[in-house]
Order: sequence, then structure tokens, then C-alpha cells
Amino acid sequence: MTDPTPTTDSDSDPAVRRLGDWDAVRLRSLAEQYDTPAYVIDLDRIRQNYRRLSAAFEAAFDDPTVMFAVKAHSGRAVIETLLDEGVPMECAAAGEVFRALRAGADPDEIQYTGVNPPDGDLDYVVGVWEDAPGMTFNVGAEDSVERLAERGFDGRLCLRVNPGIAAGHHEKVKTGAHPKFGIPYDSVPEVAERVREEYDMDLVGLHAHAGSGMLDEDMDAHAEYVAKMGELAREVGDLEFLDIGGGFGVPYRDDEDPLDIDAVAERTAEALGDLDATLKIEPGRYLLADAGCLLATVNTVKDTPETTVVGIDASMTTLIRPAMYDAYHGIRNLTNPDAPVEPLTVGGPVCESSDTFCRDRPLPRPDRGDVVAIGHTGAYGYAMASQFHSQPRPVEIALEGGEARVARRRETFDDLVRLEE
Ligand SMILES: Cc1ncc(COP(=O)(O)O)c(C=O)c1O
Ligand SMILES: N[C@@H](CCCC[NH3+])C(=O)O
Repeated sequence: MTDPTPTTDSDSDPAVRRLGDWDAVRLRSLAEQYDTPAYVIDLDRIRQNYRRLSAAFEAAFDDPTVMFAVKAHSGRAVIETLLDEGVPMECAAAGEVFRALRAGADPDEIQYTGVNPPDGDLDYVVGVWEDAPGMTFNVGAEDSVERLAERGFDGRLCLRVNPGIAAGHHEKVKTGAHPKFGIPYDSVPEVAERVREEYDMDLVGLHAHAGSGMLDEDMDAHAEYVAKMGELAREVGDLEFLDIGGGFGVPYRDDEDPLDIDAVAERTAEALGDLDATLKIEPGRYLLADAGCLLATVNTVKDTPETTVVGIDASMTTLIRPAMYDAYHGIRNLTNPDAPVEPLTVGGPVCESSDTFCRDRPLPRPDRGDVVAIGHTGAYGYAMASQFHSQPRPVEIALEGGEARVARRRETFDDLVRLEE
């Protein structure tokens, strides 16, 4: 479908896209054409976000590398778009390596960061490396080094560090001080020495990730974290890169400010100090979150003594972030924006009280059949959708250059049982 209407108001600050900036007429026509629930992902916005972030780090560092954390969205259209921008892929599982390769990534554009990697994952990824040895392996435990050696790996190795400093929008996404992730900070120099002495591998980098979703108020913790990583990289020495992970947040609420990304890059450079290695970052959310929204239709409006309940056809299985992290996502009535505002509790068709997108939030009271948009679903939206409660996953519509197309078709009931013997 070709539609010359811009998706968003082009006068809005390009560093921020609010839910209110999306073109309501266009979104309603997408809902009509493709039915709901439907994810929308704007590939042009992903490019804008990448270019802004990359320009900020290019200004502050010599030759930095911005990778994409594939876990935020592993769909082919997104990976292809970022590969087209020249972005390497940070893959957290063998399945992500598979998807990146299938979307056209060269193995030397892939960094594989397995957390407690299963044998099958290591077998697959080492198999890829044997055919094309440019891939970088990032490991967070010394025994992963041994397991790679057992498989004949003698390529590019990176050590994931547990920096002991965490940041993020929720406890569940703070990784920097959780013992599951990385080699304890103080042990890294001796592990690095053993790797260099005992294994025929090329130790090319150190890596860490403090957590996901930091905003300006987390900048002191970020600077402390980066300084600590810089110190360690200087101590270990002779490295090609230091990878400080992802975690750059976006404002989900209208009253939150966006990160000043130029200031973040400058502060990062200042905190790092002189380092004879290049910087890598691996954002997911920053590139994608505001490039997506989720369209849903109101099917129930019910007055109760406590609240007005609004039932929509998307659920926690479509977008799990509110249920999992109490995450805030804006909700906008695209059909009836001027209806009287009252406190609404919006939920989906799943039989769990956690299947609730908001409680008592002041919103225009909808009518049955109204279409609503849920904001900031580009990162960790479709990627975390499931078939729980026998909910087929929704269609995903990609927008690019004024055109809309199906990036991934809607699942059917047959898809729910397709794998059963
Ligand atoms: C190792 C690693 N790198 C990168 C990311 C991407 O984080 P974000 O989407 O917050 O940029 C994550 C997820 O938090 C991660 O675990
Ligand atoms: N899934 C999380 C982000 C962290 C993912 C990986 N470390 C979220 O939706 O906020």
C-alpha cells in the first residue's frame, strides 16, 4: 500500500517520538486493512535513531562501533534495515546468530554473547565460525573458554565482565551486578592472563552491560561504570575493543525527557579516559522503542464500582512489558480522542490479573470498536510475544518510504498446533 501521509508529524523533535506524534488517520487505516492486534514498526525511524546515536558517538570517539542487540527485535526486516546502515549484530543466542545470517549478515559482522550457552548453541556457532572465522565470541565464564577450546575454537575471544555496578528501569533488567552475568571484575586480569597463556585464542576485547533503560538521572552511575571498565581494560592491556553494552533509554512517558545523547557520548568518553582500544556499544531499545506501536480494538466497556474496564484484543501475550516489569506504555484512542476523560483500566483477553495495560489511568472513554494505539513497542514488544493462552501472535506491519507491508503475517489457530506430533 502506498500512502503519502507521513507516519508522524515531521515538525516534532526528531530526537523524540511521542505516541501523539503518530498520524492517527494512517494508523486507523492500517488497523482497518490488516485487522488488530497489529504491531507497526517504522523502519525509517530506526534509521533515524541509529544515525543520531552513531553521530553522537562518532563525535566523541575515534572509530566507535555501534552494534544492534538483536534480542530487542529479531525480525528480518529490522535486521536487514540495520545491516543496510552498516550495523553489526550482537547476538545473545545461537538462534539470533541464525536469524542474523539468514537476514544477510556476514559472520564477521556478528558478536555472539551466550549467557550460560547450551552445548547445542556452541556447536552451531562454532560450526558457523569454522566456515567463516571472523565472528567474535563473548563469554562470561572461564568454563565457556574451555568448552570453546574443546570444539577446536581458536578465534576472536572477548571476556564478559561483571562490573558490580547496575542500572536500569527495573530490577529484572539490571545485569551489571547480578552474579549470573560475566566474570567477577576482580578475577578478570588473572582469567585474561590464563586465556593468553593456556589457550590458542585471540583475546580481542572486554565486554559488560550494566542494564537496560537508563535515562539522564542514571548518568552518574553510567560514568562510574564506564570509568571502572576503562581501568580494567588498561590493566588487561593489548585489546582491540572495550564493549560497554547497551542500555540507553527512551522516554515512554510524555513528561519524561529524552536522553541528551551527545552529552551521554561525551560523558562516556570523559569517564573512559585514554584507552588504546576502540569503543563498542550495543543498543537495542534506543534504536527501536519509539519506532513501533501496537494497534488494538476495544471489544468491551464495563462500568464497575471501582473503575471502568476496557477490554482490548491485545494482551500480555502480545506485549508483556506491563505485566513483567510494570512498564508504562502510553495508550491513545485513535477513533474517539475527544471523548470525556475518566479513569480506565485497560486489559486483554487473558485470564490473569497481570493482563492489564494500565489501572485507573485518565483516558478518553472509548466505545466498543474504537481503535487504540499503545506506544513504544518497537523494542521488546514482538520479540517477547508468546502464544500463551492460545493467543496467535499478531501481524507485524513494516513502514518504509511511505509504504506499508506485512513484515510477519498474523498467526492462525493452525499455527498454534503446527508443531504437535
Ligand atoms: C548484553 C546485552 N547487551 C545489550 C542489551 C541491549 O540493551 P538495551 O536494549 O537496553 O540497549 C542487553 C539487554 O539489556 C544485554 O543484555
Ligand atoms: N526485556 C527488557 C530489556 C532487557 C533485555 C535484555 N537484557 C525490557 O523489555 O525492558
